[in-house]
Amino acid sequence: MASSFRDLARLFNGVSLIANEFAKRSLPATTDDFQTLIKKTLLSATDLTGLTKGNLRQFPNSPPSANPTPHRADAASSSVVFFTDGNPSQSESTPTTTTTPPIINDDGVTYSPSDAYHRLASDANVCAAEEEKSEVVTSSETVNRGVSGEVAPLPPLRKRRPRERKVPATPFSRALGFAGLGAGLAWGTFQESAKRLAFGTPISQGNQSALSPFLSEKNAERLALALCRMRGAALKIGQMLSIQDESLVPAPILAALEIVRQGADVMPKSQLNEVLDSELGPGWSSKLISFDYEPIAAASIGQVHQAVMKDGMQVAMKIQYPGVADSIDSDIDNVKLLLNYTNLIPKGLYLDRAIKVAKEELSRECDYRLEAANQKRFRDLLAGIDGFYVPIVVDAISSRRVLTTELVYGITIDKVASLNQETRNHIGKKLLELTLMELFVFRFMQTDPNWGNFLFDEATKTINLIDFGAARDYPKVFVDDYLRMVLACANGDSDGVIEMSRRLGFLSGMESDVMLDAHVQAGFIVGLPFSRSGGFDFRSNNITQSISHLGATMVKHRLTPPPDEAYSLHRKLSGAFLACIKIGAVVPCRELLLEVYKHYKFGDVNDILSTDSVSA
Ligand SMILES: Nc1ncnc2c1ncn2[C@@H]1O[C@H](COP(=O)(O)OP(=O)(O)OP(=O)(O)O)[C@@H](O)[C@H]1O
Repeated sequence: MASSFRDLARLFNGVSLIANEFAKRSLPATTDDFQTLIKKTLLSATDLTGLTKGNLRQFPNSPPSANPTPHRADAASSSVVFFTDGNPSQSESTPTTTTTPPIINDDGVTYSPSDAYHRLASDANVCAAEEEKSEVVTSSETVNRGVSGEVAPLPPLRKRRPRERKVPATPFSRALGFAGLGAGLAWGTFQESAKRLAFGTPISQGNQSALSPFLSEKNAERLALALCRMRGAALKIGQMLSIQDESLVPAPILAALEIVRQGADVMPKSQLNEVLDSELGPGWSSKLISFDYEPIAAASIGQVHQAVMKDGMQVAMKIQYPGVADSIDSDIDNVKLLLNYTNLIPKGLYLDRAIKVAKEELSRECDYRLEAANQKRFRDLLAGIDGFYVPIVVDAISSRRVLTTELVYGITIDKVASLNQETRNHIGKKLLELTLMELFVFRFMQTDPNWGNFLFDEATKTINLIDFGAARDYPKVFVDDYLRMVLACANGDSDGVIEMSRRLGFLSGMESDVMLDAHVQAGFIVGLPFSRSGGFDFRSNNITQSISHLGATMVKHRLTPPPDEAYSLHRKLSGAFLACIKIGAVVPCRELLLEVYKHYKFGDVNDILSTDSVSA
């Protein structure tokens, strides 16, 4: 009980700190236009704390990001605008004059109800308005997410109705959003604590977050919905957490985080046009035949629209939400403030170091010119390699905040569980082959393992690869020793694991025996898929669960944070393993590793290594 109150006190402290920060940021604005400020404050506060729900979007099928079926560029789709010499043609769906009174949405944007894009107040939406009371709906559909590959009834999948909400684009409105979130979480924690006081604490799964009243199911949902409204760096972090395994993150929390993986809120047309005009110039449409205002995906830092170019090429235009690039630092600082005051983060996680790396990575991701360069580089590297395709970058319609690429199709990795075992084995093998190739052959890796970034085209058995915002080079010396470490892990060579871990900076050399033992055991578990020939069955071993038990010891006894290279690399490697677990693949991992090793040229061949299994 005392600890619950301590948690609460910390949380309230955190909220007041954020409020303080927010007050500091809002000061210059107060002198400008007090009235506008008050109006905006009220709008943002009510919207971001979830008191208003934004506008419910009407999608013809499922939410846009569930599965990219970006083939709606037909005249029947009312959201498609056709251009004639750069001007919208008669058939497009711009707002028309109407006698119906205009509607003002939660963002303060006025629009006509006859505007097809904003058909939110129409009669058909009466029932939607009723459903609007609940932002998250529970789907009763049976989904196959198990590792066994069999279709099994699971707890109902929680889906979020796509909403249209203006992106909070100023530091002021974003800080306000975090303050609102903090207050909401504090209230949720209070409610959960009171519930536990009355009915007792639910049985924990031996997991810290399950024990905390802060991360109750309700609070997790509150957090997920706020992230979808805020978008930007905070949402990206939520999405990274959402691809964890059930054994690491408690199932109810994971279910709530699934919401953030389904996609963010959609920005209104007016805000979208502002970004397009300022990035590409007002004549941007002259290069297009058509543009679909209904996004095919609303991701963390931008939303993606389908368009057709003058030469007939179908393209995906990723358009960045305004303000997210400039608020990475403050967003992450605010998330950190919230986390600090929940007391959920153990010291050994070296959160500050992880945050520094995350800020650098996200800043790079917000520059789409870098992403375009990464994508072209991968296109060259993978040209001629069977089973992969990287779409073309269209420079003429790209900028720092808009990226246009050839449209590709396919099933996202998390949806391939319904395909037959042979196909799933093929996909698992290709994913691991790609991961090993990126690290040990190209020394250049796309480090965002989001399942939506791999689109499997069943007809051609090709994996279409998208999203190269997070990609980095790895130094040769690092990769040399990393390969030796992987081999030592695969061969059960504890001396090799320790030696390589010291050289790579995972260990300081002063660790206790408890720590060394946990570290080596964790290495062996990760090395398990590579330990035996003949195919590793990812359905039969719960690698992530075994690691999580050791993780607690390592976090407690760790003396040094992992090297900077490790954050993105381990995210990618665990993403590849999790994908194989998710689809239940059997993959000849050892054969793939030995094939890479056979052709690998170590840079420091004269280096004396003390153990056999890691020598060149
Ligand atoms: N070339 C393309 N062809 C088809 N669909 C695409 C293409 N590019 C993007 N998409 C769709 O848009 C979604 C988001 O794109 P992308 O992953 O590049 O954005 P992001 O901002 O990096 O997303 P996130 O932060 O969620 O990783 C993809 O998951 C996919 O559904």
